[in-house]
Amino acid sequence: MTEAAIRIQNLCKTYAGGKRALDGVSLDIPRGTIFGLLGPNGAGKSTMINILSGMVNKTSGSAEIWGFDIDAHPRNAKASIGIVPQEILFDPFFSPFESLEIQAGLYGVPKAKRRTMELLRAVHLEDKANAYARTLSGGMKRRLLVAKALVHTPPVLVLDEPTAGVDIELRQQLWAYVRELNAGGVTVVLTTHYLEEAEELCDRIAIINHGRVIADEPTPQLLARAQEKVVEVTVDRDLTVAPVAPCFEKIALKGDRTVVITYSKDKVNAGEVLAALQAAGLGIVDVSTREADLEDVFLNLTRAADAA
Ligand SMILES: Nc1ncnc2c1ncn2[C@@H]1O[C@H](COP(=O)(O)OP(=O)(O)OP(=O)(O)O)[C@@H](O)[C@H]1O
Repeated sequence: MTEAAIRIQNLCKTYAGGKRALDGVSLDIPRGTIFGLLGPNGAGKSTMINILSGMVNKTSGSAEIWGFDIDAHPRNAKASIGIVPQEILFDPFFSPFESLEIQAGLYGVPKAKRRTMELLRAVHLEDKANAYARTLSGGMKRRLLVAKALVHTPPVLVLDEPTAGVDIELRQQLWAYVRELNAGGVTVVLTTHYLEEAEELCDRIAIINHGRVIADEPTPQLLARAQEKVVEVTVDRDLTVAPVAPCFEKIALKGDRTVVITYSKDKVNAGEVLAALQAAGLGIVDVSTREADLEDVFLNLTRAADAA
C-alpha cells in the first residue's frame, strides 16, 4: 500500500468549554490527490487543520503527515505541510518579497535554496514584490498567502476556505495554479463551501458533520450515490392536496398547479411517475427533470446523519 499524505486515526478534540469538535475522525488522504474536505459550518474542518498545523492540541487519537507522526516527529511533520489560512493576516509594512523571505527564515530554508521570486511569479505578484502589503488588493493578499505556504516546498498543501470572498476570475486563477501544483506532485487538501468547486476540482471528497466523517469516497462514486431524481410537473387543474403514489419518494406542491416529485431512479423511471399522476386523474401540461448533484448528496448525507 502506498503511504498516505495525511493519515488521521480516531482523532478527537474537546475544547476547554466542553465542545467536542472532533469525535473520532479517521481519514487517509492519498498522496498525489486533490482532496476535498466538505462540511457545514462548525463541522470541525478548521479544528482538524489546526491540529495538523500544530496550532491546536488534540485531545486523543493520532495524525501523520507524509509519514511523520505529529507528536513523535513534530518538526518533520510541520516541514511536510503548508497551510493557507482562512483569514488574511499580514504585517502591513512588509513587502511580499520580505514576507516570503521572513517565512523562509522561519522554516530554516537556507538563502541559496529560497525561491522567493519564483513563487511571486507563480502567483502573479512579481510586479508587487516591493509594494507594501497594505497596498495589495484582497485577491493579491490571498495569492501571497498561497506563496507563503509554499516557501519550504512542502509535499502537502492545505487551503482552508481559499475562495471565501474571492471573485470568480481570481478563483479560476487560483484553481489553475492548484491544478498546476498538483500536476507537479503536490498533494492538495482544500476545505470549501462551494460544492460545485469540490466536484470539479477534487479526486476524492470527505464530508464531515458534527466532528465525524460521514462520507469519504472518490468524487464519481459519491456522485453515483445521488440516486434521487427530481421531476417537476405542471398539471391541468388546481391542486389543494398533493397526490400520493408508492413510487414517489417525496412530493411537494409548488404553486397551484405544479408538483415537485422526488423518485429513486434505480427503482422507477420518469414514465412511471407520470403514469401515476395520470392514474390520479391529472392531465400533464409540462415536465422538467434534473439529476441530483453533489449538493443533493451532501444535503441527504448531512440530513441522514443529523436524523441518526
Ligand atoms: N477555540 C475554541 N474554543 C471552543 N470551541 C471552539 C473553538 N474553536 C472551534 N470551536 C467549536 O468547535 C466546533 C468546530 O469548529 P470548526 O471551526 O473546527 O468548524 P469548521 O468546520 O471549520 O467550521 P467553518 O466552516 O465555519 O470554519 C464548532 O462548534 C466551534 O464553535
